[in-house]
Amino acid sequence: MTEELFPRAPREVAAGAVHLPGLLGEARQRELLAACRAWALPPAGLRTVRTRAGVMSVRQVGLGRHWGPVPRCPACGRARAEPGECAAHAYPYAYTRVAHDGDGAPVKAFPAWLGDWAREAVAAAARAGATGLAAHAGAAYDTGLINFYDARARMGMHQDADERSPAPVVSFSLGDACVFRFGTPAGRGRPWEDVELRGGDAFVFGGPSRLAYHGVPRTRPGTAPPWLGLEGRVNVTVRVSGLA
Ligand SMILES: O=C(O)CCC(=O)C(=O)O
Ligand SMILES: [Fe+2]
Repeated sequence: MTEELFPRAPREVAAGAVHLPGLLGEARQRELLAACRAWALPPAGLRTVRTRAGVMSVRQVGLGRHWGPVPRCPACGRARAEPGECAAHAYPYAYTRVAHDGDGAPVKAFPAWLGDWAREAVAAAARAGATGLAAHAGAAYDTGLINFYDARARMGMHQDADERSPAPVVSFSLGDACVFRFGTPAGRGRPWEDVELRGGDAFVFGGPSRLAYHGVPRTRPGTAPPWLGLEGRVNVTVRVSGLA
């Protein structure tokens, strides 16, 4: 029994950033995990990502669009010596329709139901009184990034800045709980708040927090509910790429 003294209610962590505990019930958690397992299979399946900071400990797969370091600068077309490096331009990552830093296969389709779930989360966050989200209730979500965390995986502080759309990012968590560190758009340092995300939780960030730095300094291995049958943590972020 884990009856809590204080129920976890929706909460605006920063302007436009809302934690929605337990938005997904058991049935939806099972459904999303089963879908993630199918999406992780090749072609264009789960892969290890190399960023400027090194090899990510989280493994990732994209839906609708694929995100990753591009071998040519999307701004000037120049080839890069190293993935993610361009002498002239600051944006070494891009969304494409093929797994350009994986097996090169076309990405799997972004399912309409996942867009519905994301809009539902944005509506719940707007109802909770969040700043700047109501205008995005009908956002045309087209991209999903699925991250698989084993017990040692982490994600460093970063901005989700490669989308060409101000639509909020919606994140759904499955399995192990984690510490989700949510900062400000000003930089990767403090101030930040550490929020515990558990399986079934959603987190929406848009409005003034759309470009806030955030990361996952640790997960809590072994906290996934036994009925889910998942060892580790899965996070699904839903976005509007803004690309044709
Ligand atoms: O795993 C999480 O909760 C965050 C994932 C994230 O920030 C991202 O995919 O950009
Ligand atoms: Fe992110």
